[in-house]
Amino acid sequence: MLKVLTIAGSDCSGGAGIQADIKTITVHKQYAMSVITAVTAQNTTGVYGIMDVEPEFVAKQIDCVFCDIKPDAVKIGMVSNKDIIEVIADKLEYYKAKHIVVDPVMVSTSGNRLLCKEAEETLKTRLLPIAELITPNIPEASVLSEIEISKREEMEEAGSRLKKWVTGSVLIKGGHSKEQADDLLCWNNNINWICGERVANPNTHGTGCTLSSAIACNLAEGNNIYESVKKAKEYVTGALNAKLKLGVGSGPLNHSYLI
Ligand SMILES: Nc1ncnc2c1ncn2[C@@H]1O[C@H](COP(=O)(O)OP(=O)(O)OP(=O)(O)O)[C@@H](O)[C@H]1O
Ligand SMILES: Cc1ncc(COP(=O)(O)O)c(N)n1
Repeated sequence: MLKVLTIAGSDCSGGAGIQADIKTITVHKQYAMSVITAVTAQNTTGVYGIMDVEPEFVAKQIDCVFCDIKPDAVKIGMVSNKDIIEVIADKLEYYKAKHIVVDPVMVSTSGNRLLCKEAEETLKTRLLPIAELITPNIPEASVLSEIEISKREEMEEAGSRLKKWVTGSVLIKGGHSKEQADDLLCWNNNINWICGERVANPNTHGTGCTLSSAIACNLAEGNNIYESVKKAKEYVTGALNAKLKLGVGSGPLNHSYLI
């Protein structure tokens, strides 16, 4: 059985973070492992508290995973501070982790900061370079590329700029765009639009977490970046289409549609 590790924050309401990742990996019939970087108190209406895990304890969790059940792919989500980012980068380099997908989570859908402003530079210099693929949404791609994005041409410009300084590939997710839900993939020397219907569903909590963990599963299976992203996008579209109405705010996806 293929094994996928998620390194991310816990969402007690089950829609995003570690919980979304474990559901996604399980539906992909793979074995899920988790290293928790922070415990959040949140639900469909917002994030009400964040308790970071001590960096040494993040390191200890990574050691326990890699010394025993070595993952075939790793997804990294919410990492709130510099010290946690440093230990994750050190450990993944040490263990020569394969197929690393980094979702550079900065702010939740509900508008709360999940990464401290001071840690943005460390995310850029330590985590993005070890990724096979990074998956910023439009606001994150704007911060990282320093390009204001409001239309497709600007997504392309930001993608090309990011591709120049990350070693791996770049996927700019289009969920925040006003038009289609099309994502832009810059890989090798290719730029491809991964197009998808915009599902009329306000319950999009955890779409980014779900997409990145599905990509990690597809890479673990041996698919190339393009195929991995395409299949993962289909998974997210299916989970949005299988509408679930939970909570009073922006609710979670329905992962059970394939079971
Ligand atoms: N309404 C929608 N219909 C179809 N696909 C969508 C919709 N909203 C988001 N997506 C897709 O979901 C994936 C995640 O994109 P999005 O831009 O929402 O990321 P994100 O902001 O990181 O997600 P999150 O809400 O978890 O923070 C992308 O593939 C995007 O195209
Ligand atoms: C632990 C954790 N990780 C990631 C997100 C981002 O997801 P969203 O933008 O859908 O709130 C989140 N809210 N919580």
